[in-house]
Amino acid sequence: MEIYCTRPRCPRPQNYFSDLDDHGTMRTVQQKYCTACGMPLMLDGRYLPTKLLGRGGFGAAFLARDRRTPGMRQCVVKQFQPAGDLSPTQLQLAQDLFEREAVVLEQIGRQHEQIPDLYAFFPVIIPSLRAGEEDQFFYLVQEYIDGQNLEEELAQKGKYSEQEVLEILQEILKVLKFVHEKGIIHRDIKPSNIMRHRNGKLFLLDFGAVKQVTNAATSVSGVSTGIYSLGFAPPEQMSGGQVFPSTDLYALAVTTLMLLTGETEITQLFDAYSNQWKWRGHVSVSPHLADILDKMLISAASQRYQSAQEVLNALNAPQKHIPSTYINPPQPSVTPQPQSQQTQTQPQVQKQSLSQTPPVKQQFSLVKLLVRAGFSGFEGALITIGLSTILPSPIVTLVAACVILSGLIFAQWKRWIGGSDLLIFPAITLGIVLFLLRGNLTVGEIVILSVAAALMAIAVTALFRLIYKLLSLLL
Ligand SMILES: Nc1ncnc2c1ncn2[C@@H]1O[C@H](COP(=O)(O)OP(=O)(O)OP(=O)(O)O)[C@@H](O)[C@H]1O
Repeated sequence: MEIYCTRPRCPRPQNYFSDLDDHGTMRTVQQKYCTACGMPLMLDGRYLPTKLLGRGGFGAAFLARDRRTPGMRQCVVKQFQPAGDLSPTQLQLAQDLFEREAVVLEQIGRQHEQIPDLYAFFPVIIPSLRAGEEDQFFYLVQEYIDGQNLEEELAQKGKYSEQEVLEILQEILKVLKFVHEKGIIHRDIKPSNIMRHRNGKLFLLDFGAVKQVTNAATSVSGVSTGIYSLGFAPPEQMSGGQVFPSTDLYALAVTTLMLLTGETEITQLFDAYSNQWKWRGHVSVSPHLADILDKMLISAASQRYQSAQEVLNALNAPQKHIPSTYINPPQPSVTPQPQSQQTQTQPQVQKQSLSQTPPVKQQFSLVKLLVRAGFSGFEGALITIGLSTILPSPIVTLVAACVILSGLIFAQWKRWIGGSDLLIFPAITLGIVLFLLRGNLTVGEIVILSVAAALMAIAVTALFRLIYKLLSLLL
């Protein structure tokens, strides 16, 4: 059986041991050491790495076998290496933080079926390849998800349809809701961290919190590299500031854009000049989804959706188009830069209430409605009186008055007339009517008739408004 040495830069990591081909021997055999660098190969005396899955800035991931389970269960061993030369105190700090974070990961893995279970965590201290020094590594052992991550899936099948991304969004938002409610921010949402099991279930992998911890001890010495993936991280994360639930929502929106457009160099869709995502020309989706994505992608964290639940509500709400001029306010340009010194080691959730999104819809005003009804009644009466003097029959007069009045109501609804127009129009109409009647009716009589019509219009409008209110309460 081949065992993979987990020491970074091991000159010959593949080791072959024929005695391990037998499961009985594998269970009982003593520790094995790398033939090239002397690194212990059976991690914690139990986990046998068989294959390198990937290597990143913070360590590596290996496929492994657990020799203490009856079926030699497959699992993933993740290795983290604190960067830099650490003093014993800093190493101890890193270890304490790692343990604390592992406890959190264990809890969320056990409680949510779409987060891999954490099986074990342990540090390993071994003599370094540099003479007289020691290396310390941290290992997490977790459930192996047998499937493909979305980055691999995208490369294989090409762009996702709107329906496919909606399903992914709904699934991952529910996982994020759970995670955020635990006070944890993932910090590294991207297609390669969303895994689809062969049975179709999606899993959220690779919480950045532990990487943060292995890095935290080094920040004491002023060396910090930050935990984020370029293109997916919003400004607050890139500038080393606080992270929020909306930090993950931003990264999830970028992930969605990548799946929808098939654009693997996702920063190509970001216009640095206007500091906005310019993606709409690259793919056609419903305005409803487009608006939701745009709101998730706003540079200012406080103007995005504040929780995964809010996005879920928006996705499931009746479709409403949010004007894009509102959802993309200009933001100060943020240049990607290394994360600043990070002394906070716990994932942060902003506690104070964040500024709410201003309402898009104009407020309804009952007074304005009644004033407009009064104007229509008053003006309608004047027009009818005026027309009756010049038109031959009462029916023609009534039809003509209704047409003119409808035009006036339409003009009010379109806001072409309003404010002082509501006084100027009746004054002019009254002048014209007096001129046409030439003494048949006095000014007082005309005004009384018009005021009566105005009051009737107000009463009828108020009655309809009341019925509408009652019906909306009942239904
Ligand atoms: N629990 C798991 N089950 C199956 N595959 C996994 C699991 N965790 C990680 N992988 C896969 O292992 C590979 C390496 O993962 P790892 O988290 O080390 O790196 P990454 O996500 O590609 O990069 P980064 O560390 O920069 O986020 C990825 O292809 C990932 O999909």
